[in-house]
Amino acid sequence: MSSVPPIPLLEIKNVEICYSGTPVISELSLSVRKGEILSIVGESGSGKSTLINAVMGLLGSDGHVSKGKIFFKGKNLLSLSPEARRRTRGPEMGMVFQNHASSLCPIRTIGAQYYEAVRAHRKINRNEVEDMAAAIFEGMNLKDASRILASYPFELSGGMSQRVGIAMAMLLEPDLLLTDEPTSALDVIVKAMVSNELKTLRNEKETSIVMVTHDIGLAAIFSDNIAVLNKGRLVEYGATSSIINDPQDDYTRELIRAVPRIFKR
Ligand SMILES: Nc1ncnc2c1ncn2[C@@H]1O[C@H](COP(=O)(O)OP(=O)(O)OP(=O)(O)O)[C@@H](O)[C@H]1O
Repeated sequence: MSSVPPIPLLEIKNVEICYSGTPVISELSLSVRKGEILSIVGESGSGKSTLINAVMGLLGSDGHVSKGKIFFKGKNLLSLSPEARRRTRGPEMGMVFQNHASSLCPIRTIGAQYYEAVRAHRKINRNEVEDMAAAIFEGMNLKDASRILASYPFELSGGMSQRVGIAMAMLLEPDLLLTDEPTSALDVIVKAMVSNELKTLRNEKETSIVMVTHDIGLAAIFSDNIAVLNKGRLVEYGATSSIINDPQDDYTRELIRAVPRIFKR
């Protein structure tokens, strides 16, 4: 008897998403298995952020999933109460926003906010949380952990606060980590370090990661699968090697041609 494949951790089925009644995502289906890294690429306005905000339940008052289903661990998220959805955020599903600083409390230190976030989900003391944070910082080239932990968000540069945001999401060790342009404010070397740190998280904890990016070069080296969005539709979706080496869609070819230094096509 053949074994039944495990259900995907995340399964998006035939989804349409509207803002104020106008669709910006149509007929979109994809899935993410445990421990998989999926990159969602596409140009500005193609709907990448909308899609991951819909998974998180953070579309705002104008946004609405008007068709389809989003299953997480086999449960349709769209049928959960707002409270049940809120409970999934953090320990089960973490998100790193493009502008992470704006989601931190401006008048409390990074260390206090880390401790509170982790403590809300498990019994742990502040030193343990700060030690874990320092180890993650080190992997992302954030030096002087104690100074950062004692800082307020406004005291950090853009690149530092982006890494502080990634560390916050990693500390909670979610099953699924959604990241929106996680490395956009970082230079090339730090970008590589952050990508490696995220990969380590996947390798050690089997965290599934969905990364939204404009950068198909980063997607090529970082992900198992790539989904290409164009004007709210999925135009290409599959294993990274086949998308990069044998793109079927004109739009994907164009994206790949735009990074000739990496692919030398
Ligand atoms: N709150 C909103 N209200 C109305 N329309 C919105 C809202 N947020 C996004 N949109 C529209 O939805 C479409 C998809 O936007 P989205 O931000 O998801 O694209 P994106 O691919 O993430 O772009 P970028 O790479 O620039 O972040 C765009 O046409 C955008 O103008």
